[in-house]
Amino acid sequence: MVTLSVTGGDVLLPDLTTTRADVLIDRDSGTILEIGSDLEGDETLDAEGALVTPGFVNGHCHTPMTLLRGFADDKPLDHWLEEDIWPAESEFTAADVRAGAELGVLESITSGVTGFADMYFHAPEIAAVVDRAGVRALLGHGIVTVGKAEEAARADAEESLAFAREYDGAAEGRISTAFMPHSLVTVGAEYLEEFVPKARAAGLPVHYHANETQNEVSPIVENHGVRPLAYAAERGLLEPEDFVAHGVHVDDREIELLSDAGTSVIHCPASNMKLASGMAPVQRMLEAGVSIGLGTDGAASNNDLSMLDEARDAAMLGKIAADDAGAVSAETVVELLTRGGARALGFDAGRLEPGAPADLAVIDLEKPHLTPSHDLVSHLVYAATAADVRHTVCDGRVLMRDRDVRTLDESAVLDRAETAAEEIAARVGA
Ligand SMILES: CSC[C@H]1O[C@@H](n2cnc3c(O)ncnc32)[C@H](O)[C@@H]1O
Ligand SMILES: [Zn+2]
Repeated sequence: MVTLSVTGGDVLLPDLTTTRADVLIDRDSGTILEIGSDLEGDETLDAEGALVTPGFVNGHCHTPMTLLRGFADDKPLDHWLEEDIWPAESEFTAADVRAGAELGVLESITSGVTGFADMYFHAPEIAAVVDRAGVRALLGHGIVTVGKAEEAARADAEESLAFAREYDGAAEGRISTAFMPHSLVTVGAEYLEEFVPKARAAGLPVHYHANETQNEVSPIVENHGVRPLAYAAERGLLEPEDFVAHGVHVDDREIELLSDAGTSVIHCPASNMKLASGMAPVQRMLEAGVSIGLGTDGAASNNDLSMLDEARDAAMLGKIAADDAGAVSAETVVELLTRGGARALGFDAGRLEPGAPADLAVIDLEKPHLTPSHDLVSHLVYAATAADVRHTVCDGRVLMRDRDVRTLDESAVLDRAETAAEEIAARVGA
């Protein structure tokens, strides 16, 4: 057995208390062996003056959209997608998706993310990046059928199913998959009715955008006579293993449906603010027993992939939405950032204890904005930033040591992304 010891830090335990301890990891199995004093490993990672926390889980992302960061801002969702994003994405090649995914995964590792969910096209390219970079990911091919002829629409749904079947368990089990209709308004009912049972037969969860804007709710009510999540439940899209992105415009009955079904919601506060989509009723959903994780959404609507930013935004916006400074507390947000996201994605991670996957981030506390250290949970949510992440470990492997990413060549990734993004902008005539 080869071991790694993360030494001298304050370790964030599952009950959200911290203790000064070492974390001993079995690198072969990728799990935590012990948390305690004076634990020597074959290799050491210095956590003096730092907080050792479970790795952050980004529950909803489109990593290749890093290539469109700053490409189109300050528009609402429909206009942004239809006028700017979809025309640009229609120019993406498989190599572009790979370059964007490399950039997104690089940024994720540098900000302490050890696991994420991704919906995009050319998904095998993203899987290749995840495999190489050493992170954990739940991946899927996003389906859009509106505006397509039947043959092309069915091919898109078939591709989502085929990708999910083929890649589930890839990268030594670090990749899992889901069937991913883009949303309840961009995929026709006939395709959901035909393909969701096939996904279930393959044992796959389903992930989709739901109730993000009011413009997504009204057409379903008008055409089907029920609100979106009732429509989803009627078509078998609200199961305990499923997770929906956004969940902004949900009424009390839909919150009850989510809670009863055990379907998770991935709250994306930055994207919801930037696109002015609205404020998700996070505190009400939590009180109703809905399982919640956090997500950045794509870098073009955020505009970064830092989950620490997302945590701060979730706490701040949760209070405004509830008109209550006590709502969506720091403790609650840390749960969403780690365990909540892991639960939503079916990862057995998000906690530091013996037997758990060794997915963790080490946050440097010796910084002016993290001094004094009254409350490290408070610091994690309200004061820490991505730049404070010192090391990132996933599955027992050191992905970043002292801010040096070991699994990706940072300058080559930046060069490839810059070139790909310039060429896309030129092709689209921007
Ligand atoms: C078909 S692959 C995924 C698809 O989703 C688009 N997208 C990015 N951000 C959002 C969002 O906030 N709501 C809905 N769709 C979004 C992305 O551009 C891809 O085309
Ligand atoms: Zn999204």
